Parts: sequence; structure tokens; C-alpha cells
Amino acid sequence: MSTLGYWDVRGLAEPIRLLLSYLKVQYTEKLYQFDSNEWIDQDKQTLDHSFPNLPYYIDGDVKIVQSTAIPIYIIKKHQRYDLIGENIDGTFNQREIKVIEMIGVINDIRTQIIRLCFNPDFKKLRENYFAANISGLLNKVVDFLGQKDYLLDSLTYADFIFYDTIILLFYLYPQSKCQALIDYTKRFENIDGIKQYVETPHSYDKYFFHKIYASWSGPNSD
Ligand SMILES: N[C@@H](CCC(=O)N[C@@H](CS)C(=O)NCC(=O)O)C(=O)O
Repeated sequence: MSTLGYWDVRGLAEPIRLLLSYLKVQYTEKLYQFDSNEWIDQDKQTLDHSFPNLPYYIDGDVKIVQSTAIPIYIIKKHQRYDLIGENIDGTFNQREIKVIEMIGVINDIRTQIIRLCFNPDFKKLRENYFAANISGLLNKVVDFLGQKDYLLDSLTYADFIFYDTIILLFYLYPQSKCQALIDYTKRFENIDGIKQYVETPHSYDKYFFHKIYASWSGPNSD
């Protein structure tokens, strides 16, 4: 059985967990305690990754790091080329480029959120940060989504990252909730495999802010 290693938070592993659940892949999780050095002390040295990092994925002899590479491996292994828009015979496909472009756009939004979360001035910066750094690109993505069910013409891996990004945004910035995004998350949560995942309680937290900022327990707690 394959193993996904990450901290016991959603973070960069969450879209991968959603993907594995959607594909109904049986896997075990190695959850490292966010506030311990277990990963640093032991597995970082011994797991024999070329570039040790979290998340990692181990499947038999295959050992992968990087949250961008892991899903590509899983998608290809399970021959769900549609999720990355690739032609089965490997020939050039304009759609594949669109999927990679969309993943980049969504990751740009995520990067802005991560920059905020790890900033020591988090509490002070948080309020104006959404308008200054996130809402412009988010609105463009919402416009692009329009009336479609998914970001592109059918479900792709970009949706897995987008869904998790929205959940994070809804928590951090309740004002980011708009009907189009609420409908989108409900639609995504209804997909077979995803539905079971979101309905199952997990040992890791939905949000990780309180692990970074012990005193912060939500948007209204400032
Ligand atoms: N580019 C990497 C970034 C990975 C990364 O920054 N991982 C953080 C958690 S989100 C970590 O704590 N890595 C463990 C380490 O640096 O030892 C990816 O996308 O997987």
C-alpha cells in the first residue's frame, strides 16, 4: 500500500488526499506532529528521498516529493489522464496546457495565503491583505468559472487545489463567500469519493492557523 507523508494538517497534502479519495486509492498516512521534530530527527535523514520534504509519497520503489509532482504520478498511474488534460497517446493537447496554466493560477492564490499565514505580523496584516493581494485574482477566477461546473470543461486536478483553497479562504476571510463559490464547493463535495472523504472525520485539523498562532482561534477572535 502506498504512503503519503505530511504534517498532521491540511496544508499542501490536502488536494492530494482529496485526489486519492476520489480515485479510491487505498493508502496509509504518515502524519507528523506539527509541533514535534520527528520528521527532522528521523525520517528526513533515513527515507532516502533525493530532496527530502513534506509532502512525500512512497509507492513501492517509487519515492516522490513535491506537491506538484505527486498528483501527476498518481493520476498517470491510475490512467486518469483526463484529470490533467493529457492525450493517452502522449500527443500534444491544448487542454493539457490549459490545466497546467489553471493549476498555476490557483497556486498563485494559495501562495498569497501562505505568505500571509507565515508572516509574523499575521494578525496585523490579515485585515487588509485580502483586498490588497487576493480578491483581484480570485474575482478573475470566479468570472472564468462563470456558469461552468468546474474550472475547465470537466473535472481536472486544478479543481482539487481550487476547492481546498476556497475552504481555506472561507475560513480566513468569510467575506470571500459568494454564491458561485459556495455552489462550486457543494458540487465538488458531492462527487463520489470526495463525498465520503469530507464526511469522514480526520485526525488532522481542518485549519492549521492555531498551530502557528497559538492565540488565534478564528477570524472573529482578533
Ligand atoms: N515545493 C514544496 C514545498 C514543500 C514545503 O514547503 N513543505 C513544508 C510544509 S508545507 C515543510 O515543512 N517541509 C518539511 C521540511 O522542510 O523539512 C512542495 O510543493 O511540496
